Amino acid sequence: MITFPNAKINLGLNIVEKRADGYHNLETIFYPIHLQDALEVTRREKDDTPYTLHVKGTALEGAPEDNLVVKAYELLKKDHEMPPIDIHLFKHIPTGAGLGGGSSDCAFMIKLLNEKFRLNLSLEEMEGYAARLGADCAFFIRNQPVFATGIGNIFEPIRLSLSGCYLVLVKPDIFVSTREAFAHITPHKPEVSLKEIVRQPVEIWKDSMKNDFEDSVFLQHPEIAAIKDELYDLGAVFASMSGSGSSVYGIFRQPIENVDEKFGDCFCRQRELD
Ligand SMILES: C[C@](O)(CO)[C@H](O)COP(=O)(O)OP(=O)(O)OC[C@H]1O[C@@H](n2ccc(N)nc2=O)[C@H](O)[C@@H]1O
Ligand SMILES: Nc1ncnc2c1ncn2[C@@H]1O[C@H](COP(=O)(O)OP(=O)(O)OP(=O)(O)O)[C@@H](O)[C@H]1O
Repeated sequence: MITFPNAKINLGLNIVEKRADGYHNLETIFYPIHLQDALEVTRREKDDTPYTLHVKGTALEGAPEDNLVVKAYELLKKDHEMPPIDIHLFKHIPTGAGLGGGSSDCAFMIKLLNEKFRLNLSLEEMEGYAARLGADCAFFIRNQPVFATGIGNIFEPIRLSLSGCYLVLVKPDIFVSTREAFAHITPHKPEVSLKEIVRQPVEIWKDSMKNDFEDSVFLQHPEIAAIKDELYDLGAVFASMSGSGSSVYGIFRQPIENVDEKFGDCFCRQRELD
């Protein structure tokens, strides 16, 4: 069985308060985008090992047991009978990018195992398992635009469509540690709720929709700030860093010709938005 985990962007990201457990409560809008990995699971004939993991495409650090698709399998196996499996993962979503690539692979693995081995898990049960593996993971179970609070695992549906717009996504060769990015934040309540801002046309988001990570990340990596400026110079109606970075996206009303020539050797993709 094969599935295609997609990435997400954050439309606004406000870090509201630090929690006793060291995590932060935040307010953000998760928006799924058509940038995908590929994940295939087959039943392993031999029972010499519980799983094998084969990763192609963008190289990943860490041992197989650290991969979030393996963590998802091992977590479900604690409660459900499953045979040995072979896992093939093609990584296309850049890592350390603020795009939820690892989290998406994790959630799509849970959905794939549920279907393939008929575990009969509800959406809520799958969200519960996903939330135990990462703050961003639960969103990808339903994988619809949502207003998220808590650590990023409490969702309110929102009516938002960017259909007909074009997204330009640029990821420089800079790794931003999510943990470090949070350490530089002074939490605060936003003046205007993101739920109000997204009721307005995209053209007026620029002055009110903020990603609280930008100030500290841009100070440390001015090249990332320069990408956001370039996207506005190319005519973006709105541009922002996604998550804790390092990727930056611009929303355009028209597609940009030869956009990948504008950003040197950065990872650059243009997609029409749903
Ligand atoms: C910044 C976002 O990408 C916004 O979508 C997410 O909140 C990050 O989610 P994520 O990458 O899945 O984060 P995790 O891998 O769960 O956590 C990495 C580290 O980030 C910090 N972290 C993460 C999420 C959160 N709400 N508060 C935090 O303080 C914690 O130190 C945590 O150890
Ligand atoms: N399947 C996977 N794909 C990508 N990264 C993975 C995976 N499994 C574990 N990781 C680890 O998770 C870290 C974060 O990965 P990535 O940034 O793609 O995911 P994320 O944390 O969900 O996204 P974000 O960048 O929004 O925080 C990577 O540096 C990598 O070491």
